[in-house]
Amino acid sequence: MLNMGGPSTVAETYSFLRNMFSDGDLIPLPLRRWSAPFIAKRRAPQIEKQYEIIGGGSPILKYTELQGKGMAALLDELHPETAPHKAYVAFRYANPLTQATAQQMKLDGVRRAVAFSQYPHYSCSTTGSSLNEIYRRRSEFGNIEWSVIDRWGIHPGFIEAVAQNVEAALTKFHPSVRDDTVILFSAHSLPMSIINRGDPYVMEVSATVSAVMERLGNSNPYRLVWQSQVGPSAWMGPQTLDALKGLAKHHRKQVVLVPIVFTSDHIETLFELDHEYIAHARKLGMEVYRAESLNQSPVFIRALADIVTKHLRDHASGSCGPTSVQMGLRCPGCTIETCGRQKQWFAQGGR
Ligand SMILES: C=CC1=C(C)c2cc3[nH]c(cc4nc(cc5[nH]c(cc1n2)c(C)c5CCC(=O)O)C(CCC(=O)O)=C4C)c(C)c3C=C
Ligand code: FES
Ligand SMILES: [Fe+2]
Repeated sequence: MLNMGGPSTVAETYSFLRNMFSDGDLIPLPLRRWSAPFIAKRRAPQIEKQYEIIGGGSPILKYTELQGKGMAALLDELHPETAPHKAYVAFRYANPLTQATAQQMKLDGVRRAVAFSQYPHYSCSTTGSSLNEIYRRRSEFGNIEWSVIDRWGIHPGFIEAVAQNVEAALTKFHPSVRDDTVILFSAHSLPMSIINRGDPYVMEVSATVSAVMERLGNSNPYRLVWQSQVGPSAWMGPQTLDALKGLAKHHRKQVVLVPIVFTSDHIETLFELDHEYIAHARKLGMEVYRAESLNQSPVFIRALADIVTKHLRDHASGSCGPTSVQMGLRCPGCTIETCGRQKQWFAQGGR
């Protein structure tokens, strides 16, 4: 289960940020070996405070392990041909890091693995970065046959799980205003430089939003907005907070905020949305509720198991290769040679 991870304790914040700023697939910094620790050190105190406020760390490891255990148990039932199944977690910037997971899998003698991205939507800065990291560390994993689940943003089980959480949030509004309540889907933004390279993320997040609205019978007006931009460069907009302020000006004061690109709570739902944006919106006289993150949703855990079952079946029958057709295509503007080699390597089952 591939994801970026988050600091499980406040003390882990600096190393999390340093690992993040050291990742050329996420942030191409000049003189990275020197600038990454410097920027991480400067940023750490502010981010540490945020992790303190949300309870002393990111809950992403707890939820990923819980989702993984639930998924593996369901898989033993749904696809006994490949049982027993075991979920390993490989985070890109926090423990357990890819190298630790590689060692563990080698020690356990794993021979067959599915690299299952926990980002529903593909971005070269997220899933691409995790896959590049596995590729660079391929020898540390031992002799494994690999296949990849790289994106699943319109899987019906995922859409259902999100839709149920939106419905639950809508019930908090008085029936007289419920149908006019605006559904504001909030996704982590991406620098325009990455989007303009041809990154598929924005397109795939949009497809999820359409599918959720379709499932809800297009019952409410909605928008997709973008949060958490970092630094001075241009990022995808409109920004979530600006959108809330704009809606207030237009007297659209009932809003459901829906985190749409991450499958568990993290600093950006618990701090940025809950502490900053919703608090600000309430001061503007708005009535805002946030849809729950997927966290322990049994519908979502079943969706994860269904995604893997279908992948294993298709792979065994030969109706799909080790990777999706879409994963084979590099961004038209890609200049990262590792992307090309990584895609070729996974397409051959990692051999
Ligand atoms: C799909 C989700 C995400 C994308 C795309 C993404 C791109 C991206 N992020 C940064 C920089 C930072 N992100 C930070 C935290 C963070 N990012 C995501 C998700 C995506 N990022 C999450 C869920 C989190 C929080 C992790 C947790 O709490 O568990 C941070 C650290 C916090 C901070 O310093 O503000 C940075 C930095 C870039 C540059 C980028 C695209 C290139
Ligand atoms: S940046 Fe998208 S494939 Fe390399
Ligand atoms: Fe981020």
